[in-house]
Amino acid sequence: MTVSPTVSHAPADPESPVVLEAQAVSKHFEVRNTFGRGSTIHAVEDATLQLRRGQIVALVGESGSGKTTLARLLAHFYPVTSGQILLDGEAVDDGRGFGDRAFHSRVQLIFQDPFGALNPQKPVRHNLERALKLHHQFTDKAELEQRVLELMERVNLTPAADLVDAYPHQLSGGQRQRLVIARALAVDPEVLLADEPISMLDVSIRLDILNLLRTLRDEHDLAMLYITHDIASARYLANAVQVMYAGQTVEGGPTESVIQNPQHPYTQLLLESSPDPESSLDPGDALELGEPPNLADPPSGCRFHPRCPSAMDICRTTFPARSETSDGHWTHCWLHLERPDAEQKQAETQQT
Ligand SMILES: Nc1ncnc2c1ncn2[C@@H]1O[C@H](COP(=O)(O)OP(=O)(O)OP(=O)(O)O)[C@@H](O)[C@H]1O
Repeated sequence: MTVSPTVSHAPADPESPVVLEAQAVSKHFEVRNTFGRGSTIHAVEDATLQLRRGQIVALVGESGSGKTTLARLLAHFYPVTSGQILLDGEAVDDGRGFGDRAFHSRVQLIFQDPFGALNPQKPVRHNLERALKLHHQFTDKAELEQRVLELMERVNLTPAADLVDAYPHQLSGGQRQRLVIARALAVDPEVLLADEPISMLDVSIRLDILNLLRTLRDEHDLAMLYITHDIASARYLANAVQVMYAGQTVEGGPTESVIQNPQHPYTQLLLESSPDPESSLDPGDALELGEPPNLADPPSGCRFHPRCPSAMDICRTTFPARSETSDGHWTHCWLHLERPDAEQKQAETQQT
């Protein structure tokens, strides 16, 4: 996308309370091919992510790296294979069943395709009234109408009085995404999980939607997850960035720290291959990321090792623990850890 290269996000605030958290979660999908042969897709492996009040975390990584799956686990969309999801520090118990209304009145998920998320047969009014009535009691029709118009104003879906009777197909792409965001806000959530909310929109209106998300974060102290392939928009919007590769979270921390000083070889490759308006790199020089691994049979150890220019023996067998490289900036990489003796000696010999 073409956003202004100006970095306008606030710095990450590590003191802000954590609202929603994925703690060492994994998700494996059992699938069958057309010949009936079964396999297991290791979509997310041991991933941890924290969403803090009034902060936006951008989750970045190439296609198929598990970003949507992690967001859906956070949204209690389907059960975790292992690990847990915590809301205000309390484990969200999968045994209570999905669609738990109390949970979804606090955590809302926005998908990338606004059309698919709306009822196309019904006008804006109906789409919003339905969401409002799910979580609030209204005795007075006028009060409900007032709330619908207020929601539309909050997301700049205006003039509200004119658009309230429009059908989704009569709205522009940007207006439809505003409607989807308004519907998510109808329940007064504390957490918004936005899965590529601008990727299907015209380049000209992407910045408006990012600015809307930022205003909502600031005015309502929302904790937000922003999933994107686009580093420039992550840099524009997010307080913190977290990077996923093939289902594993490999690096995270304050946005500028991660982007200016990436620690993991995958993050370095991802940044070098992304067009950055501030970079001196010619777009023609952009690096190829290569092929991501098959998650039905992922590489052992660090899943990036087959593509990593610095891979060592231990990377092939053991996923590294998390190490903090600077304030709040962490990575899972053996280059930043003490290796077992023999490995360390071998690496030192190779360097001399
Ligand atoms: N319901 C499912 N059943 C089986 N496999 C799935 C399911 N959902 C996701 N996967 C697989 O899990 C892996 C991660 O997919 P996911 O959609 O989470 O990645 P992503 O990073 O969000 O990709 P993209 O950026 O393209 O949306 C992929 O290999 C995908 O095919």
